Amino acid sequence: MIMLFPYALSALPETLNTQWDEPAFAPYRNAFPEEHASSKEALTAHVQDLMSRDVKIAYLKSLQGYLWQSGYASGDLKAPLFPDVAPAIAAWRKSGVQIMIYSSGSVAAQKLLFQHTNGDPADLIPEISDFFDTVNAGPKQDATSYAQILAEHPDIPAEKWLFLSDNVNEVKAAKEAGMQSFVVDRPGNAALSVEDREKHRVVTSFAEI
Ligand SMILES: CSCCC(=O)C(=O)COP(=O)(O)O
Repeated sequence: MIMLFPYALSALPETLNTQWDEPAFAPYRNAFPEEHASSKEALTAHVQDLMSRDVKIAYLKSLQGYLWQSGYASGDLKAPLFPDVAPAIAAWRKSGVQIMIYSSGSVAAQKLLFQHTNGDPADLIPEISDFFDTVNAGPKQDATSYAQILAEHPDIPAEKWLFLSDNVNEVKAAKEAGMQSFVVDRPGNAALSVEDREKHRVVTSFAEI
């Protein structure tokens, strides 16, 4: 299985060599700070540095989405979902629950991901009613971002929302804005402290919700 971040890094050199001066690539290149967009080498070094530190900055997330497009289109990339995710989404939708995504990945990248999952059906876009990222909502560890999402859906009271995340700081921020929020503890995630487990509900599968 090809992973998203390595795919983006592997697609970068050819994209830069073939599209550096193309108008279609200009918005992605021009979004980078000038000193990093001055040459292919500078941009490559900056992207490698940001990705090695998993920096969730909008101009990187936008470029990643662009780089993933060809992988999804060719079938080389598929978004791997935990086996409990698609059945839970189907059950929640059946009972009238709205599903929305809030990720540091750009909205364009989110849409590609949920359109090309390893599930059956692979395309989960019809199940999802809205998408938020750091541009249209804000940073995921800021309570104001969750307030912004709530403001976009004034018909749904804050306490009716359930925000799921593997990041305790995001869970704290969502709760501060009045949402319910659980930590989803998946294999490979950062270890949770005893205090985190006391303060927040922790689930290991969507089937527990
Ligand atoms: C949905 S696009 C791929 C995920 C991504 O780029 C990312 O940074 C994940 O961030 P999240 O806030 O969803 O943990």
